[in-house]
Formats: sequence, structure tokens, C-alpha cells
Amino acid sequence: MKRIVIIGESMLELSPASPDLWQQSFAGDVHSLAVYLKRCAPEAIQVSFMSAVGIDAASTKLISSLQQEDIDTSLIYKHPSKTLGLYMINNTPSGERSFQYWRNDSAAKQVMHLHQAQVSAATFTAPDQVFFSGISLAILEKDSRDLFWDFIHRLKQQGTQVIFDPNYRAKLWGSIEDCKAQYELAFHASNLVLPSLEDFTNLYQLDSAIAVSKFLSAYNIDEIIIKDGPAPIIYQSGQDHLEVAIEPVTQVIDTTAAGDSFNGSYLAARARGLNPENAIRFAAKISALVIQHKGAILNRELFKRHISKLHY
Ligand SMILES: Nc1ncnc2c1ncn2[C@@H]1O[C@H](COP(=O)(O)OP(=O)(O)O)[C@@H](O)[C@H]1O
Ligand SMILES: O=C(O)C(=O)C[C@H](O)[C@H](O)COP(=O)(O)O
Repeated sequence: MKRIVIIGESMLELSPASPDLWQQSFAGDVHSLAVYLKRCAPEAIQVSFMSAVGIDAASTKLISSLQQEDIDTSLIYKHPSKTLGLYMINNTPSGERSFQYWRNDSAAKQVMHLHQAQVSAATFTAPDQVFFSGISLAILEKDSRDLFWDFIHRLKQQGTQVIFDPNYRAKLWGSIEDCKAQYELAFHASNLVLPSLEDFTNLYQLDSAIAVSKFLSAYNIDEIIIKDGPAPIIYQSGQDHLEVAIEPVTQVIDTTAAGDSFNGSYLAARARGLNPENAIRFAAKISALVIQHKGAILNRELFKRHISKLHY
């Protein structure tokens, strides 16, 4: 079985059930990715989530919810006084999402210090893959960035495949320059990058997948997959170039986790041996399903029923 370590923040999620009623769940870009990855490849990959939570009831419930998904929680550290961040989803009538956050002092920001205090680098077994996002980078305390990059570079030296989704959230960065400097390190470190075109439009004013692919060709990235809502997905690896058309969803309810569910199910399909094109087709079906429901994480039983109808 392959092993992946996924680093970042998991939060309390509030999604609108009706105008004054909020449905509470747990999510966050890397959390959602971990859940969809494990659900789509339970036998092929061990998924470890690396983060920090508190010792309160909500944090304990979050850990149980990940364990119910068969996700390894041994790298989730417990901070004695801090707790989970929270985010609220707002949707336009066409389902496009935006988020409001309460996360400035969350436990997850301390993940690297807590990891260093509890696990010695010499005994940490390098996984096959490590995943982090632009959100994982944005939330880290500035004084723990060196620890983070040492951790990633050490894993890479040991043969771990480094996977990055820029997931740019302007609100989480002190300045654009700081964000770009961290992304520069991420692009240099990564073997696989899975951006949305929107990330690059907002941050680098690039307005086409071709321009993004050209921008990223300056780095030594093995594979690039560019998502753009219902537009074709672009795959680039050396001279291999694919454009995979997808069927647009006619009634989008909530686009939250479109990209995260895509990433998780794509990695699952690859872990199960599918080639990039078929893995993209599979992942597009999963994210199309996710955006027809409220919140980041689709009900587990409902998801199982849907996935059993997909042959892959
Ligand atoms: N309207 C849509 N119809 C069908 N699939 C969609 C639609 N919007 C998004 N998707 C799927 O979700 C993936 C990620 O969407 P995108 O909006 O680019 O990501 P993000 O959530 O990161 O902004 C797309 O590549 C596509 O597979
Ligand atoms: O913004 C954050 O920090 C979060 O983690 C909240 C959301 O769960 C993801 O942002 C959803 O990501 P998309 O797949 O791009 O819709």
C-alpha cells in the first residue's frame, strides 16, 4: 500500500441549510482532499493527515470524523490551549462560493513546532507522497516556515513525491510578495502541481491555461494539471499534453471543494493504477458530483452509492 502525508488545516465548517440555519461539519482544503482520496482508493493508499487541533470537544470530534473515514490521525498534534478555526460558506444563486474565516489563532498554525517537538527527523519514515497547498503555507506561523521547508526537502531527498495545489486565498496572506516568495519555493520543490487557472489569474495576472503551463515550465515540475471550472482540464508532463473536456453540471449548488475533491480523486485513481487521462476523467466526475451538494464533504453513504456506479 502507498502512503501519503497531507499537511494543513482542518476547520469547523458552516454551510447554509436555510437562511438562518447552518449545517456544521468539518472540512478545509486538505481535509476534503484526504477524505475523497481515501474514499476513492481505500485499498491502494494509506492517508495520514498532519495538523494540529486542541484538546476540546470539537477537536476530539474532528479527529473521530477523520478516523471514521479510515484516515491515520497519528500526526495530528494536540495544542493545550488553542483550538480549531472556523469558516462559513456563502453561495451566489449560481452556486459559486466565498468564505468568511475565524482562524487567526488556530492550533493548526503551530503544526511544525508541535511536530518537531514530538517526532525526530531521523526516525520519521518518508512517505511515497506528501501534499500541501497554498493554504497550508499561508496559515503557518512565519517562524515555523524553515521547519516546514526542511521537512519537505528532507522528504524529497528520500524519494517522496511532492504535490502542491496553490489554492490562493488573498485574505490569508500579509502581502502578495510574501505569498509569491513562498509559492516560488513550492514550485521549486514540487513534482506535481495542480492549480486552478483562477489562482494564477488572481496572483500573476495569467489568463489562460497555456500561459500557466508556460510560467510553470521554468521549474522542474514533472506533471502539471490545470483546472478551470467547467472548461477542459489541461495535463502537461514533458512533451505530453492533454486537454480533457468535461461535461458541465447544469445545476451547481455549491462549488466548495470542487478543486479539493478533484485532487483527492485524481490521486486515488493514480494510486489505483489509472493513467493520467482516465484519472482526470474519473476525478472530473467526482467533483461534478460534489458541486451538486452543499458543503465540502458529501454524505458518506450517498457518496458510496454514487461511486459504486462509476466503473474505474
Ligand atoms: N460547472 C462545472 N461543471 C462540471 N464540473 C465542474 C464545474 N465546476 C468545476 N468543476 C470540476 O471541478 C474541478 C475544479 O474546479 P475549479 O473551479 O477549477 O476548482 P477550485 O475549486 O479549486 O476553484 C474542475 O476541473 C471540474 O472538473
Ligand atoms: O479556504 C479555506 O481555507 C478552506 O480550506 C475552505 C474550503 O474547504 C476550501 O477552500 C475549498 O476549496 P476549493 O476546492 O477551492 O473550493
